[in-house]
Amino acid sequence: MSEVLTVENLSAGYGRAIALNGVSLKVAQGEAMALLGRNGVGKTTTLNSVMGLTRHMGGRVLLEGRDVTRLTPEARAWAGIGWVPQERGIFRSLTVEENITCVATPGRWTLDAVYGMFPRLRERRGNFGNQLSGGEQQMLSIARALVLNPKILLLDEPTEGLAPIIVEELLGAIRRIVRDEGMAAIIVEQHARKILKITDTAVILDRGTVVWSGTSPALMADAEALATHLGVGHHRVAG
Ligand SMILES: Nc1ncnc2c1ncn2[C@@H]1O[C@H](COP(=O)(O)OP(=O)(O)OP(=O)(O)O)[C@@H](O)[C@H]1O
Repeated sequence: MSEVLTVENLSAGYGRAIALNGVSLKVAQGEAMALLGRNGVGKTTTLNSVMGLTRHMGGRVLLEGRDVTRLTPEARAWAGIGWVPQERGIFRSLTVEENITCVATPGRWTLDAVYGMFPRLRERRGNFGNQLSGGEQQMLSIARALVLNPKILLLDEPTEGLAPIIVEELLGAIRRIVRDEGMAAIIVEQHARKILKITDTAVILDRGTVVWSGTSPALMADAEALATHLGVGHHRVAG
C-alpha cells in the first residue's frame, strides 16, 4: 500500500520545551489511524506538528512522498492535509453555507456531498456559525476540511464535550467518511474503544514518544496495553 503521510523521527515543541521526541508513524491510502494516550502526552502536538504549527526540532513530514517539513501551515493545507482543530476554527459571522463555500475546491467533496454526510448542516445552512450547537460546529469544521478535498484528514478529539447522542451521530459520519469513502485519517480520541471500532491502526503516545503501534483489532484485544498506557480497564470501560 502506498503511504499518504509519513512522519519520520519527528521532534517538536514550544519555545525550548520538547513535546515530541522522535515520533514516527505512517498512514497508508484509505487507512484510518487512532492516535491515543493520556492527557498531555503529545497527541495534539503531533497533529499540530504535521500541520507545521509547532517549533520543529528534527525529523521529517512527507505527504505522498513529498517532504513538506519546510512548508507553512497554509501551504500544507493546500498540499492536501485537512486539519480539524480541537477549537474547530469556523467563522462565527458567516453562515453555515458561506463557511463551506468560501474554502471549497473542486473534487469529490462538494457542498452537496457534505450536506449528504451531515443533513443537519443542510437544515442549518442559513444559520450563522455562532448560532450552532457544539456538535453542529464540529460537523461544520469537518465539512470545511472535506471540501478542500484533502489527501488526509487530521481530526483532533472530534467528540470532546459533546452529548452522547451527538457523539454517536458524529462517529457514524466519521465511520462513513473513512470506511465507505476511504479517506485517510488520523483521529485523536479519548474514547479508545469507540474509535478503535472505526480505525484500522492505532498508535499510543506517552511523554512524546510512541509506546505502542499496531492494528486496531490487536489493541482492542490487548487488555494489558489498554490498561498500562490508557488506563482502560474492566472498572472503566471508555466507550
Ligand atoms: N502552546 C503550548 N505551549 C507550551 N506547551 C504546550 C503548548 N501546548 C501543549 N504544550 C505542552 O506539550 C505537551 C503535550 O501537549 P498536547 O496538548 O500535545 O497533549 P495531548 O496528548 O494532546 O493532551 P490532551 O488530551 O490533554 O489534549 C504537554 O506537556 C503540554 O503542556
